[in-house]
Amino acid sequence: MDFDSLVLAAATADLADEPAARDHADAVEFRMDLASDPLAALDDYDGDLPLIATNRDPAEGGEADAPERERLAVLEEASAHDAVGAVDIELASLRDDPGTAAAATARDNGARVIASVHDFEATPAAARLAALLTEAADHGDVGKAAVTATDRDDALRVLSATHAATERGDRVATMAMGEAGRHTRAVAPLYGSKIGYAPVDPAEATAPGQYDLATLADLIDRLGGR
Ligand SMILES: O=C1C[C@@](O)(C(=O)O)C[C@@H](O)[C@@H]1O
Repeated sequence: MDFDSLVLAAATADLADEPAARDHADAVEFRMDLASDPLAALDDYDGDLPLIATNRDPAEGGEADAPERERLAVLEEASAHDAVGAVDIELASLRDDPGTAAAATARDNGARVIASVHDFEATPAAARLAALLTEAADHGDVGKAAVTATDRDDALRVLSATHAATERGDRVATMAMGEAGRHTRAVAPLYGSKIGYAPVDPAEATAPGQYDLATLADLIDRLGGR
């Protein structure tokens, strides 16, 4: 998984979704924080699609119920699996140990690092959004910002920041969560966003405003986003 072109990820807590995702997705995002025995599920995984391992911090919208060090240790362990092509680590964790150590272990294991930032309240002002993307792209092989749009200005700011970061040579992934930002999930790849997320089943969405996988794949393909 090199993220030089768009990776459309089927986001799920259940790796049994993988066969249904194959037709449309390039990868599966395994939300370990939402799964009941994620390391056992990884051991049993024999699907075709590469995995992005995510063990999301509750401070960023996840449900990982463990102290920081243990939460990140799960990702380190996950990265040792051949199927895991990338781990997602929050930018807030990557600024210090144990996050930097977890990223180094993941890289030693051959996995890429997605440095992520989430804002479930708002879309930051343009300068702040640009700074976050720059910092995230610095720490990760991809810098990701998932923010919340409440109007079209917010959505435009996300697209514009994506375009500017890509023009600067930063590898980024962006999406505006929520209804007002929904279309950015289809359009951001045209401005350089390198990862899209969608659930196989819309009832199992992992973030507000997601399209189901088949719909997002179709929209992106029709728009020429991959
Ligand atoms: O960070 C992201 C992006 C996301 O929040 C989204 O808005 O699609 C979905 C999450 O599963 C993923 O980890």
